[in-house]
Amino acid sequence: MVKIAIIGGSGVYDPKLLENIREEKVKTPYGEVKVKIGTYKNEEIVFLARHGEKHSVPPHKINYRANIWGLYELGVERILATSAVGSLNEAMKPGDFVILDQLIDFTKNRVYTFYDGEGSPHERKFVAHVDFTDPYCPELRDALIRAANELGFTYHPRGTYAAMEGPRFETRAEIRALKILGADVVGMTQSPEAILARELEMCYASVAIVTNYAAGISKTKLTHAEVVELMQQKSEEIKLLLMKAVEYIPKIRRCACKDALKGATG
Ligand SMILES: O=P(O)(O)O[C@H]1O[C@H](CO)[C@@H](O)[C@H]1O
Ligand SMILES: Nc1nc2[nH]cnc2c(=O)[nH]1
Repeated sequence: MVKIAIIGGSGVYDPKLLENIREEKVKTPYGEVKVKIGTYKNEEIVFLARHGEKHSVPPHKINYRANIWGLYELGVERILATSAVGSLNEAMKPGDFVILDQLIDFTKNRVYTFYDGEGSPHERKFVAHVDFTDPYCPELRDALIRAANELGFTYHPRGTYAAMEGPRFETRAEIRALKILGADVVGMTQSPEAILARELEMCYASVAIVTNYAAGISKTKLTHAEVVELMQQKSEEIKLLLMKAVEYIPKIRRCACKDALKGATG
């Protein structure tokens, strides 16, 4: 049973952070998932490339339910994810790390739950309304914060992520509106990924890496190439941060994530 997983977003496609890597295909009610499993300091870790190893899957077409269910099948309890984001907050500059603590979901055309009642393609045929007040696991957030602190990286211990449908980037007016609504950064993948992990009572946290200023704030045209380029520049730091954070993950789960379904099913 592998308890910890890393989901690599844009620019984070291979588990070079791990050793003794093997590939596994996991069958799920939502389709098959391909993961890599390796070790770090004798700890087994699953690595999942969110967009596929060649970034062939755009954010609005990712099979989030298969991905999260697949990690659950492997026994994963703790998920650390990376997210490349645009910044709306002048204090959060390109290259900065943001340990997300909140999200606002503006996606439109995704599938957000495992609990479709009778229609569920698995044995969990109930209705569930989980609490999502705090979308990210406090214990994993603390591990990421401690790691960033110890490594001396420029980081922000909190940040609100606006999840947009994409795959286009935002308009100037959308970024103006998101700023009024209190978003700090903007991306396209935290929803439904975070809620699906919570629905399976898995701990989830994401370290956002600011790759650009958002539309209307950036002085230059937004490009995916710029996003991947900056992520590649930061790949060493991202690897160090994730591996140091793994060392700080408590062995015993004391967070509410593990009881997310209690009271949620009526
Ligand atoms: O969130 P990750 O997977 O890092 O990807 C980010 O990078 C892409 C835009 O360049 C979008 O998919 C956005 O969500
Ligand atoms: N939606 C969105 N996602 C991003 N990922 C990296 N930069 C951006 C951005 O400006 N907008």
